[in-house]
Amino acid sequence: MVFDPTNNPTSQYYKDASDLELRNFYAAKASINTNFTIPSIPPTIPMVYDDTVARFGKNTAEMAISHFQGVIQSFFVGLVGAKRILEIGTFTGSSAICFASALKRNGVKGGPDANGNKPVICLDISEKFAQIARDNFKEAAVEDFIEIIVGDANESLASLKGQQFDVIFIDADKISYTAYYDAAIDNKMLAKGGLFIVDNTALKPAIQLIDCSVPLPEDKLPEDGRGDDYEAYKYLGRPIHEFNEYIRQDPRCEAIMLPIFTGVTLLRMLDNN
Ligand SMILES: C[S@@+](CC[C@H](N)C(=O)[O-])C[C@H]1O[C@@H](n2cnc3c(N)ncnc32)[C@H](O)[C@@H]1O
Repeated sequence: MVFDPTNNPTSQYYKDASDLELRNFYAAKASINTNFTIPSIPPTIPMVYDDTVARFGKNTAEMAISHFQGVIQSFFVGLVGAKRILEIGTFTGSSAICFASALKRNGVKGGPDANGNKPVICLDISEKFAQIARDNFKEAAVEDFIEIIVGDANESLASLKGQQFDVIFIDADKISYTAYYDAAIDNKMLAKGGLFIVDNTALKPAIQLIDCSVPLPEDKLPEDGRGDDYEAYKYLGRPIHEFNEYIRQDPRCEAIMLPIFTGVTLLRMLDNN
């Protein structure tokens, strides 16, 4: 069930919702003060979602972060005092708009810096999504804060070598999560005190691999029979699980997975890395 913290639930919602759903709803309500008046979440965010649903349907629109996730991520941008953000996977722009607005609260000004770079750099492979995102940035009055590099993020990341970011948000194709993380670390792209936010790290196909001691099967679904979609497992579950295992064993970092939405991992580098 999708909950919308801008609307009050019906009595039917209360009747049908699980405790977890009700808790999510209550937490969202408690965190978003009346109707998006907190400065970090611009009022255009619900409109971006509605427009995305109208263009691509509800299933595809679900790729965007929810309003409440935008609030939470904005909080972390404030917490680390971020000045520059790298987003890998932008879609129609919801998360980028939240990031830009949170940077404004940190006192960051729009426009290119001395090196010609705007405060938020977004990477997306799709020119179609990028164009819609640019329009949404204008609508939210954050176009001076965000630039999009269109192309495979694996290549775009290499072109950004030498730049540093206080927050790196990984939310593109799941198969490349480990490669994105490695590229960012190898190129020293996370500034000291910075934070990785990694989305969808507990997607259902990854949870199928809950027993971390079982070797990952190459050609069959996990034997518990819970999986009904081998493609989802192979291209989402398996690479996400491998990423989770990779960072769990990485002595350079400290990471925690928050069991919210479809799993959000927060990761920081330890001091000597
Ligand atoms: C989950 S969506 C991002 C959602 C976005 N953060 C938001 O909140 O609206 C994933 C995006 O990653 C992009 N993508 C997929 N593969 C990619 C790749 N290899 N390089 C760059 N972007 C990619 C897709 O085009 C899609 O827009």
